[in-house]
Amino acid sequence: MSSEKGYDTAILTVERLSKAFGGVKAVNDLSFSVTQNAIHAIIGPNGAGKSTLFNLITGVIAPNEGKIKLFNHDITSLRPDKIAQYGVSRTFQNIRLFPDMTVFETVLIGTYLLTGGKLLPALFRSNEFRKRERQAKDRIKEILQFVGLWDMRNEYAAKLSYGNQRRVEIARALATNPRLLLLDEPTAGMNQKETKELMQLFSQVNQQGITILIIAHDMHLVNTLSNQITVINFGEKLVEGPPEVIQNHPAVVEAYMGRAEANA
Ligand SMILES: Nc1ncnc2c1ncn2[C@@H]1O[C@H](COP(=O)(O)OP(=O)(O)OP(=O)(O)O)[C@@H](O)[C@H]1O
Repeated sequence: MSSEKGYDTAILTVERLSKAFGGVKAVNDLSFSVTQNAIHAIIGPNGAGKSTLFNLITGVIAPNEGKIKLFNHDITSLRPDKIAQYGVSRTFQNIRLFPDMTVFETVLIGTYLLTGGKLLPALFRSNEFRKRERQAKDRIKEILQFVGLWDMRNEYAAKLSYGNQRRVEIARALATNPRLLLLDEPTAGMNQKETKELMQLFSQVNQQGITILIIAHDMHLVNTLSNQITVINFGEKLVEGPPEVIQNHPAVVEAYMGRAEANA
């Protein structure tokens, strides 16, 4: 990969990050970086600390130790809306949609987030407000067409198929114009067709210049989609590298097999 194309530039750097809940070290002295335009996968057995890591990066919780840098800004312990303004957006493991909102309204919330919820009321009824509202609606149309949901824009988001609900979440995340998109097990519970279609969508998102950090259990997805994998176990980095290195790495096989046997 060439640094001339910007691929080698780290956009997210996690330095010696730790977070404990009582006696449980959910994330333990973890360091890694995500390069620009990568599709970077985080894998690890259940309870390895993957979701905690996402919660730390997005500011939902604060670390006990360590630093998180985004484009050389220190974003450690900033509020989630501040971090979103730096260009980080996410989807959740369990789809979170308001039951009484249409697809269009749900994604509109995403653009509203960009203003921190303060700017729009202040500008209400002004020409500037109307201009921004028009721009936001145009942008939502573009995003809904991109994710294939424009025809369903007036349907209640929570009533769509599971695969389409995930698309709504992705559209809402894209509406904040992220530079880094965090996807927490986005294909969990999807059938094969939905998984394949979502993988194509993630590739297309990435081709638009959005770096993706994805938590996934589906090894086929991870190996096909990502170009860098960080494996964590008990909150620590076990190994990292491209899929061809990780696939048969003895430590990875052992971590997964060992946990599978313990759960058997
Ligand atoms: N809010 C919390 N309070 C107490 N313990 C927590 C909390 N959040 C996570 N943990 C613990 O921290 C560890 C890491 O959990 P986390 O959810 O980050 O793992 P994970 O890798 O995302 O797991 P999974 O693949 O099952 O989603 C687990 O032992 C979990 O029980």
